Amino acid sequence: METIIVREEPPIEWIILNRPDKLNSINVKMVEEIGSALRQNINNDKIKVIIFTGSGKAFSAGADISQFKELDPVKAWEFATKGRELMDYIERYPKPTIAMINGYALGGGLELALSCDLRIASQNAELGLPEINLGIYPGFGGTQRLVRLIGKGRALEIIMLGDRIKADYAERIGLVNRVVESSSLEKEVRELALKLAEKPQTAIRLIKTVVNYGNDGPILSGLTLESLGWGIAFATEEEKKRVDEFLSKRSK
Ligand SMILES: C=C(C)C(=O)SCCNC(=O)CCNC(=O)[C@H](O)C(C)(C)COP(=O)(O)OP(=O)(O)OC[C@H]1O[C@@H](n2cnc3c(N)ncnc32)[C@H](O)[C@@H]1OP(=O)(O)O
Repeated sequence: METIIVREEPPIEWIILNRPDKLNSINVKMVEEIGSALRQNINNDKIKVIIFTGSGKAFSAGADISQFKELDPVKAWEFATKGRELMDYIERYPKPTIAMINGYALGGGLELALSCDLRIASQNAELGLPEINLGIYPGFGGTQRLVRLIGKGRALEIIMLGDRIKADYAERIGLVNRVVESSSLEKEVRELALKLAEKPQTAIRLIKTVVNYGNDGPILSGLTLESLGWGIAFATEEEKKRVDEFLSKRSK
């Protein structure tokens, strides 16, 4: 891989964006390589959680602006589609995903983090969607995912002003799940990943499916999907084992 480092540390797979001298900005090659790393382990049961992070001082400063000069409107559309489809794939990936935000998470970098299930930021992280300052707007799903995550008013403020926000404020508005000291970021994220890896994996996968596919349409469709998935969880050995364990402890 040219633009990322993939570190398999079962049950964790680390995907480390690795263009530190360009603040891990996302070019076409990186989009392709992240997609291929994810496809590679989709059926590998030893890998239970994916952690995205960046090398150096940034998570990612967004799409690679140096490629923008070559883009005519059709190529720009194609580039945005390619990036956005990767984010869609990450969001719907059957294993839990965590963005370990170790520094700047801007533009497409924040959009990548928004596609993950959980976002943990270091205290010195700065987040934002600064595309407006280039005369454009977020193109990897940010206009949709940010609104759904933190609500329209705050999302519009972030997208229209393009300011960078500090990690503590990001936590207050629900943009990140948690902020931790920079020195303990990796340790805390690893612990969180290991905790997720201990959970029943089919139920985790069902949760992701029901939450991701159930929230975009009419509520009755989402609720129906919830019931269906709930029923399917009863087909798993994990459910039988864990319910038996719970009941047998109490009948003693
Ligand atoms: C999905 C979409 C549409 C998008 O993401 S559009 C892009 C949105 N992102 C941005 O606008 C952020 C652009 N970057 C910045 O504003 C500044 O780099 C920051 C993040 C504030 C950091 O500033 P500094 O610490 O002063 O670092 P700076 O010197 O700017 O960056 C270091 C290197 O990374 C490069 N770099 C930073 N962000 C980049 C980006 N998004 N694309 C390409 N190169 C980038 C920068 O050009 C410089 O390279 P070089 O040393 O060869 O000149």
